[in-house]
Amino acid sequence: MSGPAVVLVGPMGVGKTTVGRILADRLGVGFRDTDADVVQRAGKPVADIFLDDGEPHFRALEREAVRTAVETHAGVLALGGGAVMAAETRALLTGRPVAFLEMEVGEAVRRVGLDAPRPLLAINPRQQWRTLMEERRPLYTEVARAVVPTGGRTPEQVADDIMDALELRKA
Ligand SMILES: Nc1ncnc2c1ncn2[C@@H]1O[C@H](COP(=O)(O)OP(=O)(O)O)[C@@H](O)[C@H]1O
Ligand SMILES: O=C(O)C1=C[C@@H](OP(=O)(O)O)[C@@H](O)[C@H](O)C1
Ligand SMILES: [Mg+2]
Repeated sequence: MSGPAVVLVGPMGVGKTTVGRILADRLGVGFRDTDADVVQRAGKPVADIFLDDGEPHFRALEREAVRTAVETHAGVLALGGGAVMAAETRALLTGRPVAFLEMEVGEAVRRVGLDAPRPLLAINPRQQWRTLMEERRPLYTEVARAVVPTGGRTPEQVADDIMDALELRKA
């Protein structure tokens, strides 16, 4: 199956973007992030899309960005944390090298806190994060070929763990 060498999924702040860049470097391939594609397409930051146009519009742009990237990008692909909520997106990920990056709520709040670019965590981040994870954990698990814990690991170590878990060194 052609398509991305690795797809990273998982909650906001787990390190998909940070680790994805490192992993792409190690593998000598390109890096792509669906959030960046959506921002470019909309011509404004994620928080402004949510505010001006609403979450459903953001999700529509995100579904399209994921479809295009899965079809055309051969390197490392990081998805936005909520992309797996779309059944269409989960179907596109079937049979692909998908890694679910995991962490605990305390770590999540330390990493992203009240980060303005993540509008879904703007109010009561700890409770919001828990609620989102309850909804999404089964979806991350459903699409994942490998589950990679990130707590207490540096982004470089996580990149290594993904390569081991997906057996990318042998590829
Ligand atoms: N393994 C890690 N340990 C500590 N901090 C991390 C780790 N991975 C990412 N971070 C930090 O957490 C924040 C969110 O990372 P980011 O890559 O934007 O996550 P995501 O794309 O999954 O939302 C950034 O400030 C980043 O530097
Ligand atoms: O989990 C989510 O619903 C979201 C995650 C964000 O991406 P990251 O997971 O890269 O932070 C971004 O797509 C948007 O703020 C919504
Ligand atoms: Mg990201």
